[in-house]
Amino acid sequence: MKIRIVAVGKISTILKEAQEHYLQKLRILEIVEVKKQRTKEDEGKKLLEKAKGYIVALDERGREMTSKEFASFLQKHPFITFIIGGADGLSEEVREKSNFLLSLSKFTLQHDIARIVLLEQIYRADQIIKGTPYHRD
Ligand SMILES: C[S@@+](CC[C@H](N)C(=O)[O-])C[C@H]1O[C@@H](n2cnc3c(N)ncnc32)[C@H](O)[C@@H]1O
Repeated sequence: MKIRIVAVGKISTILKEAQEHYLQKLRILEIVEVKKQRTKEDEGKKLLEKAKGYIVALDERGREMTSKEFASFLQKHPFITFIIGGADGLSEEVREKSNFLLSLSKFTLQHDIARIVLLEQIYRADQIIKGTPYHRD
């Protein structure tokens, strides 16, 4: 299983440490950052250029799932790319070209916060797959 996160811009200083924490634990994961563009349509094209394999766009209007469902979902796809929109959100083209729209909750999250929530859920899913006590329910 290989996972790529494609996002707009560098993560803010206050969240960088959290990102590093999960990157060190998840060797199966890489983050590709594209430069902020003038419009979200241009940004969408740059994000899609970096997407590979099964494409999941993060969108509060997408489908929610439990952490266990997310773990099974990850296991089904050998290469998965998660796309996170910038401050203006995702273009229609990204929504149309993605295989799946995933919601992390009904809240609108700042895009760097969405990145950290996604990282923790990927780590949690990895622990569920490995059967460690990290996830208890
Ligand atoms: C600040 S939000 C964009 C809000 C924008 N007004 C919209 O309607 O899409 C930036 C990005 O963070 C991600 N995001 C924010 N909240 C989310 C949520 N609840 N579930 C999934 N992704 C979310 C999405 O990729 C979104 O494009």
